[in-house]
Amino acid sequence: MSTHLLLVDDDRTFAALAATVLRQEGFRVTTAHSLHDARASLGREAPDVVVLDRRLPDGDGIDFLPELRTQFPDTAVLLVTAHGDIASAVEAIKAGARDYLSKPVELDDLVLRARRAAADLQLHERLRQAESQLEGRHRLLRPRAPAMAAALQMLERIATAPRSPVLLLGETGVGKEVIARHLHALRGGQGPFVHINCAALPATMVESELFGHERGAFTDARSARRGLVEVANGGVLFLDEVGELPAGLQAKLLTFLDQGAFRRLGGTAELHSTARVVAATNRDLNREVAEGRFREDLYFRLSVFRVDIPPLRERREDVLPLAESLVAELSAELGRRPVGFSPAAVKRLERYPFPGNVRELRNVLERALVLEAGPALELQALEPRGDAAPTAPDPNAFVVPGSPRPLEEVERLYVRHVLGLLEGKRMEAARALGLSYPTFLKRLGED
Ligand SMILES: Nc1ncnc2c1ncn2[C@@H]1O[C@H](COP(=O)(O)OP(=O)(O)OP(=O)(O)O)[C@@H](O)[C@H]1O
Repeated sequence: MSTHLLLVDDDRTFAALAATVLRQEGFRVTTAHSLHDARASLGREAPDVVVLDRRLPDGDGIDFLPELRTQFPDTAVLLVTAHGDIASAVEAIKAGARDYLSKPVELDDLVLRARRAAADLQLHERLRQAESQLEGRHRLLRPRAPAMAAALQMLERIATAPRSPVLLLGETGVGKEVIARHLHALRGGQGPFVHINCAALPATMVESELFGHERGAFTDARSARRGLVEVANGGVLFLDEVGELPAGLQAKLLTFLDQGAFRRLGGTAELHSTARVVAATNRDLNREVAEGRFREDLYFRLSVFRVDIPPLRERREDVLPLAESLVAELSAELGRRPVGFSPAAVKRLERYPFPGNVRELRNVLERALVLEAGPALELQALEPRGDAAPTAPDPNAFVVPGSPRPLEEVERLYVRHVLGLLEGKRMEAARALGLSYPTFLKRLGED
């Protein structure tokens, strides 16, 4: 369906001319010459885009904006301001206009901006559809916290750039994978979403997983196999823990990022893929570069579009909404009736630092839903150590027996404690602690 554009301008000659040009460009145009006319038109049909002059015979367009935004929150408004009136342009954007045009309005500029607004609307519509198709587990809650909202805004701006890689930085469990999937949805869910965790595979296997291999490339390669770079063609390739990528492969990845070209292991043919690479790490890549473990050129290439995802403790406003939505989702999974939080639990959620971020929040809630039978969750596990002593010993509390002890031993005890909390799942424990698997084993005293 064509985009419906309402043009509100009291200059009838200009309005008629602009309407003709916009119609030639495929827009369905209605014109109005006053706020009164505009209201009447809005009563008949909702527009997708409104081009609104500020100086109208019966008022200022900018004063009409709030009314328009309340009634039609999805409509994009382009405000027309006086020539060189930057203050008014800023005011317009603050009041919720999508964009502004200054007088005298160039018709080409008008068409371009109207098209851009229409494309944005279509993108949002596709996003809404794609989001509703995503599994609940990967649904991203609209953040309230400004730091997270800024990260998402950045993501939205870069989502449609065709090939530039994106680097997601943030502690373990902050939602890097969720965000990578969100980017895929922002691209209309085109093509597959392919996830590879560079830390979970032995270095020797990462190359063939990523780039594929030809028959006979190595002892076990009985048949040729496509790599994930090929599989993700047209979609998104999520390279988790990119900081763990072996040095030799870093160069190969850089070539792929620059040229979209690669060779399978043991192959000679140059292959191509349009996969958009989203790389993530919880390591300090600056330090990895300084210490010679990560190629500087690859770091620069990846950081062109870099999104920093703040830890949960720096977006407190989001803790409670996230907790509520996770409880709803988990209760459905566990077949339990939805429950709320006791006032004490809300206080605990508000104060707890969440070193394991959203993953830890999710785990705590899942555990509570299984173990707590009451009408509201208490979340005792979040009680800071040494605070109002719990009546029964807290099974989650980490207590070092008979201190003082050497630091390494305390570390080992803590690593074991976390492993116990996660029911012996080693990979998960390593992730929750933000350690690579080999480091985890070392701390555990098993390497
Ligand atoms: N904004 C969010 N809304 C809902 N769930 C979230 C959100 N952020 C994270 N989660 C949940 O928290 C858990 C961890 O998220 P995710 O795996 O994306 O983190 P990560 O940053 O990729 O972690 P790691 O660095 O350890 O790989 C998942 O269960 C995910 O569903």
